Amino acid sequence: MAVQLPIIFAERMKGLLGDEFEQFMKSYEQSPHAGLRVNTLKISLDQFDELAPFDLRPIPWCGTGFYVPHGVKPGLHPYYHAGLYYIQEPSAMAPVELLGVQPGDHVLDLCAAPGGKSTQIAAKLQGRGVLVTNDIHAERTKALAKNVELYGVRNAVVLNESPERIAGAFPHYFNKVLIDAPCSGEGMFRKDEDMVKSWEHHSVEKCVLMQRDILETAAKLLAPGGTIVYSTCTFAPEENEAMIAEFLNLNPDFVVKDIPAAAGFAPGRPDWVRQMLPETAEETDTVLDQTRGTARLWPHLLEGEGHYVAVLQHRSESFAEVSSITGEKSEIESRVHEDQTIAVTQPLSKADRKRERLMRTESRERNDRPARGGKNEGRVGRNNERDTRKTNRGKGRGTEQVNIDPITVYQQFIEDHVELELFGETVFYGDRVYQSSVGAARLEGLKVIRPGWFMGTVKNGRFVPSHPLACALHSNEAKRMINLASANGEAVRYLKGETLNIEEARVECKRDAAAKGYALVCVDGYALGWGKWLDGVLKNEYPAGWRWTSV
Ligand SMILES: C[S@@+](CC[C@H](N)C(=O)[O-])C[C@H]1O[C@@H](n2cnc3c(N)ncnc32)[C@H](O)[C@@H]1O
Repeated sequence: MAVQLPIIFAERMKGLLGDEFEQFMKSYEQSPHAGLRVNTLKISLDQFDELAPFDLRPIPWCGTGFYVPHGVKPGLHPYYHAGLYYIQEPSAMAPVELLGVQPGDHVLDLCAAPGGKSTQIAAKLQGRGVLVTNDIHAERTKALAKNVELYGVRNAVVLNESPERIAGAFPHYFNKVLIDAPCSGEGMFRKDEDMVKSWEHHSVEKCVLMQRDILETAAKLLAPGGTIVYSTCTFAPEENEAMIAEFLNLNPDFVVKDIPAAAGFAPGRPDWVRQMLPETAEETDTVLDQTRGTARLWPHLLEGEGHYVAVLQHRSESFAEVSSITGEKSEIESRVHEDQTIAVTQPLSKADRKRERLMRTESRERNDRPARGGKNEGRVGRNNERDTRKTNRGKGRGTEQVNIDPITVYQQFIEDHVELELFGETVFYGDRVYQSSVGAARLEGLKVIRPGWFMGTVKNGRFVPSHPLACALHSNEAKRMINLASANGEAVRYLKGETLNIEEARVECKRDAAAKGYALVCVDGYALGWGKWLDGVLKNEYPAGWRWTSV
């Protein structure tokens, strides 16, 4: 049955669309299109093509996006739990494609929860550069952090902050900023009927106020020559072309980069703003024409829901044309990125690691500041009282008092269990260890949900690896690996939290590793989580809160 649209909305759209209105209304009689995006951080498109359990049809504007046939439930497959794909509405894939992210970029996703676009950005970064992903609503950052972890993102920082406070800590730091703005959601009426109900609460006027603030702050976060992509999932011109024109008017060093009218994208409608806002200031009127180069995604013109996208380019540098949907960079931009990458995420050599270990130990001794509010917040370094701990080193040797440097414990585990070049800065928040692509100093005073890739916890002189560490590993990076098949139900049993009997011959060990101990558990070669193998039994380390609950 077709969606019941709010009368005021339908009347407004009739006035705007004129002859096209009938076709627009017909689109509400069709089911919404479902899509998934292959997570190329974990699997290549060719590999996915070989093992895809469903028929997939490409989405024209996203190279890694595919339509999912009606009735197929991609969330009910172990590959979903391995983070091999993200289930995403097809039109929602367009903004990140237009941001033109390249490995090494510094990218900010300002309004990010639950993280669809952040995981798309992360796949484009391929582990290089920085992704800061933020949402102002604390509750929503839980899903954001979980998605960042499930999809194996190593170089992300997750924040729960206001854009203003982020601008204080990261002034002009990012060369790409995504604003997937809170909006009145008119483009989602077909997909989610609750959006119809909540439409009145998210009035256009309220949304405009939020969007104006967020856009203005984004300019303070952007590096010279950088790009902002602004997107909404609404049709209201006040939240789209009018918002962009107002921004251009106040920020003359930005221009709209034209989005090619390919793949069913329709041009922006400055004429609607002129019609609706006859009192538009003269200055705004002169920049309004640029908004023709923004894009509208209409449910009656392409296979997707309603969206709006604008690419705003800061013009202090020579920059590339947004010449294709995927975007290309100028030589200047490339050089800037390479330099930034070296400064931020250069892998540590053995000598560097030793130096860092010494520095961290010193900093721990100096640094005994209390954590600042918020359960996930913390500090770099650890309480001195915890540095001296008791360990029982083997039977018969008794209990001895030894100093165990948590960094050493951590690095020893990494050396014994994985083949990995650690990047960025090792950061301790309480007893939790992270590898951070931005480092702790810059995050001081912010509400940090994840300062980086969560590696594990140092407890009683032992390192307990985290689930996110396993999620982001490739099977060839683990020294001990157990592969389960998706076809015979074994992987689902693991995901349900069951203990499995696994004979020793199935524990794939590298070089000097023995079968006993932490093993990376995979489905058809792709990481699911940890297990602890001993004498033919695989103890399940899959987190209870993540378990497969469907029958
Ligand atoms: C359209 S949703 C984002 C969807 C997300 N980009 C994705 O692809 O999964 C907009 C988000 O903006 C957040 N938000 C609202 N006001 C904000 C603000 N002032 N600063 C940052 N985030 C905000 C909301 O909590 C909401 O999660």
